[in-house]
Amino acid sequence: MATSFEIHTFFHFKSSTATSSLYPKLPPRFSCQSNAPATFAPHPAINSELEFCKQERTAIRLGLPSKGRMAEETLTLLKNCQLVVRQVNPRQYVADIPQLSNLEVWFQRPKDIVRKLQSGDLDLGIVGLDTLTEYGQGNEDLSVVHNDLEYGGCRLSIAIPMYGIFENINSLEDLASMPQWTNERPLRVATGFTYLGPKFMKENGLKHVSFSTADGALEAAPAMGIADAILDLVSSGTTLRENYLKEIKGGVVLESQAVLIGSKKSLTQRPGVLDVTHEILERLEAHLRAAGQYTVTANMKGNSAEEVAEKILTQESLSGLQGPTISPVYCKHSGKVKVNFYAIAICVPRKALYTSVKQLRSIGGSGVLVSPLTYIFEEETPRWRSLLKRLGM
Ligand SMILES: Nc1ncnc2c1ncn2[C@@H]1O[C@H](COP(=O)(O)OP(=O)(O)OP(=O)(O)O)[C@@H](O)[C@H]1O
Ligand SMILES: O=P(O)(O)OC[C@H]1O[C@H](OP(=O)(O)OP(=O)(O)O)[C@H](O)[C@@H]1O
Ligand SMILES: [Mg+2]
Repeated sequence: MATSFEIHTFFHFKSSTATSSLYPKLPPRFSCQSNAPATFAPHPAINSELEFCKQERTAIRLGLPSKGRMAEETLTLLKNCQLVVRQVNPRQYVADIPQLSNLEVWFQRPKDIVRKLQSGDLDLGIVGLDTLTEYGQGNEDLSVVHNDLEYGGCRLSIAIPMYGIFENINSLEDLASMPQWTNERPLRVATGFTYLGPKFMKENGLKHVSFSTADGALEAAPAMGIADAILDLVSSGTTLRENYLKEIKGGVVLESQAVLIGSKKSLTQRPGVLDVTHEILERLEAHLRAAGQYTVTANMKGNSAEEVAEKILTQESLSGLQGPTISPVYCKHSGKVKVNFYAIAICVPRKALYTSVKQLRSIGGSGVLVSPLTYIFEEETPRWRSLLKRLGM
C-alpha cells in the first residue's frame, strides 16, 4: 500500500533577469524586478526606468534573511568578517557592502532566497541547510559554498506525544509498526516541510502516512487533535518538552545550520560572481578559523632557538598551528649585542589557554601576553578548491 501524500504546494515563481532602478535614494545599480501585468500603464516618469528593466542586470546579488532568527546573526557574522551591510533604512530590502563593489544585498525570506537562486534572480545567499534542502529539492544548480557557518544550528526531527498510545514508542521502527495506522486511518503528521517529510517517510518505509501543513506553532497540533506527530525544527528541545512531545530514535531527517550557497549557473556564467564568492569565502573561513583562538607570546631564556623549541615541543598544548614561532631577542651588554632570550608566539584554542600558559611558565616562560585572533588566512581554502571542482573548473 502506498503512502498517501495529501500535500499540495501552492507557490510558483517566475524566472526573470530583468532589472529596473526603482530605489531613488540608492545608486542606479540598485535595481528591482518588475512583475507588472501586461495591462500595466506606467507613469511617464518611470517609463525610462522600465526601458532599463529590459536590460540584463550586471550587479551581483546576495540574498540575506530579511527576518526571523537568522537575520541578525547573519549580519553579525558578515560584520565580523569586515563585510558591513549598509542599509539605508530597516524597511528597505536592498543594501550594499562597501568592501564588495558591484554587489547588491537583497533581504528576503529564507525560502524566497532559495527560490530566487533557482530562478536566477539572486546569485548567492545565506540560509539554513533545512531551507535549502526543502525548497531546493535536490536542484543541482544550487551549490553549498560554505557548509559550516556555525550558527542556526538545529535538526529537523519527528516528534510524538509522550502520553497515550505513544507512551512506549521510542523509535521510528516502533512508530512504523504500530497497528493503528491503516490506509483509512493513516499516521497524521503536521509539518512545514512538505517536500522532506513525505520523502523521509517513503525512504524509511512508513506506509500509511498523511501530512498537513501550518506555518508555525506546530507543537500544538497533537494536543489539538489535528495530528498524531509533527516534523519540525528542534534545537534546545524546550518547545517539544513544554508541549509534552518527544523525539524518537531514527527520527532525525536532517541536521542543519547556516550555509552560504550559490547558483552554479551564476558562478560559472555571470561575470564577477566567482571573484566575489572567493573573497567572501576567504573572509568567512579566516574569521571562523580564528574564532576562539588566541595568540600567546612569551620570552624564554635559552642558548639557541632550537634549544627553546625542544623545550616547548615537550609540552602538548604548546605546539601551535604548525609549530611555535621563535625569534631571538637582541640585548646590548657591555657594548656587545647578545641573545639570551627568545620570543615565542603560539596559537592556542580558548579551551587550552590556561593550560598552555601554565605549561609555558613551567618551562621558564615569562612576560606572557595573550590576545584574541581575528583572522587565520591559510594558503588556500579547502572549500574553494572543492567548489571549483564541483563547478568543473
Ligand atoms: N529553534 C531553532 N534553533 C536554531 N535555529 C533555528 C531554529 N528554528 C529555526 N532555525 C533556523 O533558522 C532558520 C529561520 O527560521 P525562522 O523561524 O526564523 O524563519 P522561518 O521559519 O523561515 O520564518 P517563518 O517561521 O516566519 O516562516 C531556519 O530555516 C533554521 O535554519
Ligand atoms: O528546540 P527549541 O529551542 O525549543 O526550538 C524549536 C522551535 O524553534 C522554531 O520555531 P520558531 O521559534 O522559529 O518559531 P516559528 O514557529 O514562528 O518559526 C521551531 O519551529 C520550533 O518551534
Ligand atoms: Mg521558524
